[in-house]
Amino acid sequence: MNAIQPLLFKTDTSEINESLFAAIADDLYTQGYSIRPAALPEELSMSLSQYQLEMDEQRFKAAGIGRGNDYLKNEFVRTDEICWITGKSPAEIAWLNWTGDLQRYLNSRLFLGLFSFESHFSHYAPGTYYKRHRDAFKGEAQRVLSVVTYLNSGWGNDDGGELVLFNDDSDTEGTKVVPLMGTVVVFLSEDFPHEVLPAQRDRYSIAGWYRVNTSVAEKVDPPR
Ligand SMILES: O=C(O)CCC(=O)C(=O)O
Ligand SMILES: [Fe+2]
Repeated sequence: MNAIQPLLFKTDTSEINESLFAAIADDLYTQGYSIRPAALPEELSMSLSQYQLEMDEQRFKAAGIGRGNDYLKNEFVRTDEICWITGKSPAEIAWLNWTGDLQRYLNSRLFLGLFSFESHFSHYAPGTYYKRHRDAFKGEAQRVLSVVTYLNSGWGNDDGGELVLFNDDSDTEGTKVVPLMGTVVVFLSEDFPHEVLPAQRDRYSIAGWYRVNTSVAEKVDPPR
């Protein structure tokens, strides 16, 4: 059953978002990343969390005792399970609206030229991880800005699963982020290596990327 109505999201949160977006823009300008606890509107976090849990349950049932078909094969680097967000539910639509607002705000403040956005739910089962990586590589203009948000209510000191954001390749310590409900992390995709430490319990999140328009003569990106 899907109890979430689109009307739920019509409340005017634009002022709240505006000060949050301003803080994110300032962080990006000064340090290239932003870590903001309790940033995603609570209503939105709760409905995304509920939606992901329901979806997970259905896929788990469908897969019998095994894992779903789209369980990632590259187990050396990452062992999470993902599901792309396409706008197929009110919760997904509300998320795309929020990330769209952030995109417009950052474009107007920082002239980033963010053109499109893609994102997926991730589920890290106990013992799973995502080893140190970058989301984009210099010279391959694609993912410009990474956005992550977490959908876990409560997270203990021993639960693991922290995101560790490193300043550069020589940084071995990094900054740890606890994957608590509503925390939003935004960073320049090319600049910050990062990893997800092994989680000791189910860890739910959304990872997304803003891209610039990569049109070249033989390949034209669709206009918005
Ligand atoms: O879930 C996270 O904290 C980060 C995930 C990540 O790095 C990715 O999906 O590229
Ligand atoms: Fe990543």
